[in-house]
Amino acid sequence: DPTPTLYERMGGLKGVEGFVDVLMANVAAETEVKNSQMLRTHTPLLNDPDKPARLARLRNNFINQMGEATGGPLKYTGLSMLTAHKGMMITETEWAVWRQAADASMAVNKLGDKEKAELAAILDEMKAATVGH
Ligand code: HEM
Repeated sequence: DPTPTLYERMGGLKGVEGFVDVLMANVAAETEVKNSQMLRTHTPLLNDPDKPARLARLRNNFINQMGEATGGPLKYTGLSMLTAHKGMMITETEWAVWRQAADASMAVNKLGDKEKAELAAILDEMKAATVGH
């Protein structure tokens, strides 16, 4: 039998949606705390009068991106990671806090150790295009 894809082992679309939704909730919660590390990068989004539409677009893009990267049938049609984060000058600290939010989502969604490691590797591969531009 071929090894099931990470997408399948995460529980398919529902699994990817669960990961993305908890991660986005964690990021939203972080931006509400005192001395938030991620508030700086997220202020333009949070202040947009059309924030609901913008959040919906981000969620949709993020689900498609993760659904494709984990070997599922989804297709990402959003911006490249470099273009999406250009001008934000995301710092190492902001990256680390975002990654903690991702790890926390993997735990809440009860991913296995192997699945956690594979998903973490997918995210970490995108770091160079995301941080410091
Ligand atoms: C591997 C890590 C990351 C992934 C996979 C990721 C994914 C994405 C995606 C798919 C988009 C939307 C692109 C589009 O509209 O076409 C986006 C936008 C964005 N990302 Fe990231 N991101 C990552 C890391 C970060 C980090 C570390 C921060 C800040 C701490 C951040 C902040 C943002 C912001 C503020 C936007 C813009 C949302 C908007 O303009 O509506 N991202 N990201």
